[in-house]
Amino acid sequence: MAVKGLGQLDKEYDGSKLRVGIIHARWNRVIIDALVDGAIKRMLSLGVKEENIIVETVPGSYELPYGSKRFIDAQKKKGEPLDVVIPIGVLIKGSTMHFEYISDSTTHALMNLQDKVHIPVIFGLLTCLTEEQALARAGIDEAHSMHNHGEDWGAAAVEMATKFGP
Ligand SMILES: O=Nc1c(NC[C@H](O)[C@H](O)[C@H](O)CO)[nH]c(=O)[nH]c1=O
Repeated sequence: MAVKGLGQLDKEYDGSKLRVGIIHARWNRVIIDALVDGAIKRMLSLGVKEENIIVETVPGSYELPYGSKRFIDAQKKKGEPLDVVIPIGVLIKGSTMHFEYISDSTTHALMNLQDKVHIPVIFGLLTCLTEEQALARAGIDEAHSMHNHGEDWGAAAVEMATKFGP
């Protein structure tokens, strides 16, 4: 068994009663779309109904924490509360420290959001040093060398919402 890599689900979860929010940044859109598609595909395979997957977008990864909070609040106000949210962003290192500051602050903000919203917030932020790394983790590099991490996030969302739901 591979030492590093994908943690398999510990059992088959039934996502048929879940309402899942995906909120994604619009930077690096080709990679984002592959990750979102992977998450949706995996959740459908675990029984989540297509009409119960609500997708929202924000300009960039830095907006994911605040956007997620407002997204969760809005769904609650509509009487369609989310059971779990998957923020998705792709940060690719540029020539400045911008990448480090957004990666670190957004990661902490998403982690801490869970204590405010009381639903799982899945960590869907790719923090990559090169575009090639990001393409590989979305499963769309030339060699298709890695699986699509969006699928992992979809599976984690169903497990966390099912196992630790209200
Ligand atoms: O800079 N690179 C990136 C980025 N910058 C924009 C930032 O998230 C935010 O939207 C703006 O600063 C406005 O607040 N956002 C990303 O998702 N990926 C990047 O690689």
